[in-house]
Amino acid sequence: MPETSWRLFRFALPLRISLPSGARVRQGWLIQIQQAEAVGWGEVAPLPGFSRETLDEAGRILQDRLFRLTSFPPEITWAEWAEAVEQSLESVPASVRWGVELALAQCQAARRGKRLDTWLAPDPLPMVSINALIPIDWREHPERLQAIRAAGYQAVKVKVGQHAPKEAAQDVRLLRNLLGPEVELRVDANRAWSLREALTFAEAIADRNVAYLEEPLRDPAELHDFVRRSPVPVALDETLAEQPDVPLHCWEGVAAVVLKPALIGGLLRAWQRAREANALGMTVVWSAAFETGVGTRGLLALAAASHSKAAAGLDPYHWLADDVVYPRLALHPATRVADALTGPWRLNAAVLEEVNEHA
Ligand SMILES: O=C(O)CCC(=O)C1=CC=C[C@@H](O)[C@@H]1C(=O)O
Ligand SMILES: [Mg+2]
Repeated sequence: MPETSWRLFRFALPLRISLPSGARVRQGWLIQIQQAEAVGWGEVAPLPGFSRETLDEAGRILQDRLFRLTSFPPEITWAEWAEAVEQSLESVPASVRWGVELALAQCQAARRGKRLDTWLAPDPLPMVSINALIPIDWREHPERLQAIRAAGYQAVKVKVGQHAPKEAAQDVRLLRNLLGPEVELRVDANRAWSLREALTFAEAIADRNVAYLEEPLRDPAELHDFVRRSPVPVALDETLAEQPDVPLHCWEGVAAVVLKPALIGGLLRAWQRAREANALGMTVVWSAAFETGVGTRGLLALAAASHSKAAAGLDPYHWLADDVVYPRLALHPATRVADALTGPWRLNAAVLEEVNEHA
């Protein structure tokens, strides 16, 4: 069994655009795990306002778990590996599972001479498309919308929950006109509205060809009712983090699931969700919780391996003004996976503080 060694860093990255919480710095923990010659990277960065665990709590649990890491024989199958890792990380918060599982999975893939995507699937997609996330203040910054259009994104997502339903519907109608009929338009209300408000909104945009509406309801107990009555397809996001054990077949009529491994229980849980959704014919949308290049590359690998043709929500990466490793990830509206996942990378010492080393 090869020795496992690891390094742990704390990072703080400046942002170009504020997080939903208003923060202008993205903070988290970067881990590097080495087993034999193989190296894996992961990040643990709870998202304020969305994660249940804080940065310090996650850091404490992470350090404790790093000291207990085991390595697995390189010849074991993905299923055997997944079961062992799952057990070893039981009851660990989502962001910690995401980071540790990602680093371990990359190590295991590398020991078999593969990348994460090619280890997860024999025939991953070579290209993954990305949707642009429109900043909340797009009306005051038309140049940002202009830049999204000029870059050639085929799918965009806009937040609407900060407005009353009628005003939000006006926004969506205006955006549809500005974007033209071809671009896929997704909307996200982040649980802002009552059932009545959400239905008012959905009816007002029903003829605008919106791909889906994410999480409209303040009271998630009414979501089944909304799904039955809404003229616009519905996607789950927060619900998946809140109800990790409810099988997706209980959500009949839901069109899409937005999978954020950092919030819904880690890489393995998210991978299971993707398989479940594929089997039910629900659209799988991989999405970021404002990860650095390390986590975003992990998401790209998962999107490719799950064969999801839906544009992945990885645009938050562009909101970071710097990254934990260089070279920076080059994300395009259609990104070639092999280019994005092929290193080598070097640490960006300017944004990292080494916390602990164990060899
Ligand atoms: O899904 C995307 O296109 C990008 C990610 C994204 O929109 C979000 C990430 C994390 C928290 C929220 O701000 C938001 C969401 O609710 O989906
Ligand atoms: Mg959402």
